[in-house]
Amino acid sequence: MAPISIKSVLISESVDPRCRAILEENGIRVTEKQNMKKDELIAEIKDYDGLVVRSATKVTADIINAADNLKIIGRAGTGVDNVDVDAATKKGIIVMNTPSGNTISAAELTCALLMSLSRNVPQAAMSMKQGNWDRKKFMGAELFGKVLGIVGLGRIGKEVASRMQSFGMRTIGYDPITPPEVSASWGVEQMSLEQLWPQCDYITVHTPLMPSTVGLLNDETFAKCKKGVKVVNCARGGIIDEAALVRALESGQCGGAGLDVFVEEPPKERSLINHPNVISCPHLGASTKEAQARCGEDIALQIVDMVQGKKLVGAVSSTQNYFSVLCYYKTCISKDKPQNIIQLFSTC
Ligand SMILES: NC(=O)C1=CN([C@@H]2O[C@H](COP(=O)(O)OP(=O)(O)OC[C@H]3O[C@@H](n4cnc5c(N)ncnc54)[C@H](O)[C@@H]3O)[C@@H](O)[C@H]2O)C=CC1
Ligand SMILES: O=C(O)C(=O)COP(=O)(O)O
Repeated sequence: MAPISIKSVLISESVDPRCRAILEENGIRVTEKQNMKKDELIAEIKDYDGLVVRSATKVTADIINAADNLKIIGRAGTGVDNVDVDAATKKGIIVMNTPSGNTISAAELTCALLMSLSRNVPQAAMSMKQGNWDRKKFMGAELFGKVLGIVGLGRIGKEVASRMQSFGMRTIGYDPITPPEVSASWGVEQMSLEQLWPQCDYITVHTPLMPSTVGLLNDETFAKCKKGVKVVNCARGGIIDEAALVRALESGQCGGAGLDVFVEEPPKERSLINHPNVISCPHLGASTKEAQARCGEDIALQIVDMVQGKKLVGAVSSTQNYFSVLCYYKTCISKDKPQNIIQLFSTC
């Protein structure tokens, strides 16, 4: 693989300091600038060969089109829905992520939300702070013996399954790519979504955000669920349709929701967050020391590998590292034939 010259990198979000240190140790000039407005980014992006982001920087086509020298967009994390991968690919810019660095953290937060939903922990804690001692109001239900539906059986879905099995939950799931025999080996019985919805006491979604996953849970699918089903979204806002979720909470069709992610972040629309049966976090799935250290280090090392002309190595398992792998190969090998990575993935 021919080395790629990367002399300057802009880090536009709070990324672990190891990222900067590794890049600088390898002779790359690093600028850290947070909370840049879109116009500012458009004006300055031409000065950089590389851009490192997390989820808050929206790397839109107009930013990419202004990026005359950009060779790489490094996502220190998993989801690349904030990057216009298609526009980047057309411009020959490699998009890389660090998909395994925050898996455990996102899985652990998902489990925390499932447990909090079952026992009303945040609401009870808030009530205590207000001086109350209300043991009746916060009566919960055991997770033991309940059915957890996991939609998206990739890295995080798998880790959630094993953790919740230890609480005695039955885990069922759906994934169009992960073979049923593979998920069965981790104790998850796969079935169609039609079969899955009516069986679940809890549903958690762990898919990327892409056209085929927008609104996976909507009015129609909520209606197919058990009355009182509880849902968790630690993946991306919009996989559970927010307006449909409000309606399902209002009618009691949904008994509670644990949300880490929102269509708009931070959300202006407050009806979900203010609902008494909703517990929420400000996109904290990857916000642990460990996950940030891994993601910051991984993205820097991947950039250095490219500068040194090394092949990209990483935790590549089947199609699940698809953004790193396919974007890398697409831009390096079939630069003349850019394809839409999301389409490619959703059809394979
Ligand atoms: N809240 C947070 O801070 C974090 C959120 N995430 C989100 O979690 C998502 C999942 O992450 P990983 O498990 O690492 O990704 P992954 O790529 O390992 O797994 C995603 C799985 O979803 C499956 N999938 C795709 N379309 C589907 C559909 N229509 N129905 C059911 N399954 C479908 C894929 O086949 C794949 O197995 C990321 O894309 C990201 O958006 C990831 C890390 C932290
Ligand atoms: O890695 C992901 O997909 C995440 O959602 C984590 O986002 P963050 O890096 O915390 O902005």
